[in-house]
Amino acid sequence: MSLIAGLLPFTHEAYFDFSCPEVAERQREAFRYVRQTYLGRSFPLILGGERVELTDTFAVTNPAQNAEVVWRFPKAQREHLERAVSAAAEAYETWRFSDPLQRATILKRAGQLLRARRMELNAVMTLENGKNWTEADGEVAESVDHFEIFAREALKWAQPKPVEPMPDEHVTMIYEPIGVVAVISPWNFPSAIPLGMALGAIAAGNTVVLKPASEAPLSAWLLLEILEQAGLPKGVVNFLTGEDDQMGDPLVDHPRVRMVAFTGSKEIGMRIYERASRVQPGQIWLKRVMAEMGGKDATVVCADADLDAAATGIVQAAFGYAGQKCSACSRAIVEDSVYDEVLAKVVERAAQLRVGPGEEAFEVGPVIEMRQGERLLRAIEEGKQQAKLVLGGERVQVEDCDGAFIQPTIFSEVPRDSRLFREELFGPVLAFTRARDWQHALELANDSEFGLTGSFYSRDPHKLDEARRRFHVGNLYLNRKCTGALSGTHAFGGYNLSGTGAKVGGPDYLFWFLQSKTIAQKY
Ligand SMILES: NC(=O)c1ccc[n+]([C@@H]2O[C@H](COP(=O)([O-])OP(=O)(O)OC[C@H]3O[C@@H](n4cnc5c(N)ncnc54)[C@H](O)[C@@H]3O)[C@@H](O)[C@H]2O)c1
Ligand SMILES: N[C@@H](CCC=O)C(=O)O
Repeated sequence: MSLIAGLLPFTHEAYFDFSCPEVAERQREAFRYVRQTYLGRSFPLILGGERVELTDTFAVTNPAQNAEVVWRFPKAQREHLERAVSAAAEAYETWRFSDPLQRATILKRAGQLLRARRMELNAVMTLENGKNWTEADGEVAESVDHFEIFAREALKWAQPKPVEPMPDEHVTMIYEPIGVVAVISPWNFPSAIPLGMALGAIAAGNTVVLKPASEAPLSAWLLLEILEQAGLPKGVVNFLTGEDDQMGDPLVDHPRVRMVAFTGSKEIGMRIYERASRVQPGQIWLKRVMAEMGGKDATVVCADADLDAAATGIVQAAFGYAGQKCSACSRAIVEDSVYDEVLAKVVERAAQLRVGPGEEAFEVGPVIEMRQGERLLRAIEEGKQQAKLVLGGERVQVEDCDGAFIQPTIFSEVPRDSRLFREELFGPVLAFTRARDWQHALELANDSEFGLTGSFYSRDPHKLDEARRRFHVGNLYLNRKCTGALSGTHAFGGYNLSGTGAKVGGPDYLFWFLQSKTIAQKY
């Protein structure tokens, strides 16, 4: 009997309605709790289930208040990396044979535990990566969904695939895990992204060494705590933090690592892809690499589209979390005949966004750190030589905050050969480009080394069909914004240099973490 037959239909975790005063008060209370409980604390590594404290630590700071150290994490050394990989390799010998139903049970239980702590994790995320309440809540809700979706996937992939029968043999094709997976994640989705990659690995029966981004490690640390409370055996996920030169290349190069699951920048993803291709002394496999990277995502607006809906979608996707999403709309490509009208609508909406700390639920929060703020301001200055600045472009001094707050910024008449059009800037900067007609708009949208998300607005079924066929992205959204993929529904991952095309939250994702074995037994 199929193991998945007994499951209730899946439903996505509902978001909190912060417009309700009681709900908002509970979120404020969660901030007070997190500040009281975690502020100033030093968190340990987790190696083979053991908490390992180090005196050498680094500070995690609040992006809204750079002077505020919220918590600290250890600077692990090579010996800790060795311990993490050994613990994962040892745990693999048991976990690989664990019953998928038991794996699924642990994940489902962890989902319930996270559900009860959602507001706490929202507050942690805001304090370490600057998301506002709604953005943090969206991501923590996605993490709850991941637990449920990956539990289901564990059961689904436990079933053998049918093959053509033989008269004198019993033949099956089954799926087996592959080994120790190094999971390396970015700061901008510090919960759902490390969790998605780690759950992909463990749901399939692998074990993990998790190295989160140093800017925001507590969101992932707490998920591991939750997984342990749900019954995850020691060593199945090991947690390492530290400097990139100690924890980056050495982890990728390690001969006992079977796979690297990475999400982050194109530069680091390409470096990992190349390094992992070298077979190290003692290594007896070719490493598998999943590298999900950046985007330069476009929204195309056709003349026949609902222009108000398009303008709203563009603003949400360009300036949500200050544009710091791989899926963010950073290019609006609009048909000439409605270009000025759409630009005016977008500028009007964007100008109303309030800039300030995520903890106080402002719409546009700080960028992750001062250096990134300075990088953005330089790109904006350069952009002024290539295009017309129509909104923003400056740093905002927010009262009592020293973080890097950048105004929602819009350039118009951005040429296709400019940096504004081509480079992922990863901030609240939107480039408007004029297209002769809708076909030209599609051509411009596809003129990118990336291919992650894209939106296309039109009322014409023929144009929508053409967009389905020709818009070269992994996640295409028709008549809606290009951010906000939901686990289990919008399998997420891109084309071209946006990555290896693994689609997290989708029906094929677990296959990345599995190998198939054919077994033929003569009767
Ligand atoms: N495609 C996606 O699904 C997706 C999702 C989120 C973010 N992103 C991308 O991530 C980027 C932002 O995140 P970031 O700034 O944290 O990215 P990053 O590449 O700088 O860092 C990502 C991770 O790699 C680690 N790292 C650094 N050097 C390393 C090395 N030599 N070897 C191994 N690991 C190393 C970092 O410590 C971090 O944990 C953006 O480009 C964004 O588009 C992509
Ligand atoms: N999955 C997220 C983006 C993650 C990248 O930063 C979205 O769909 O908006």
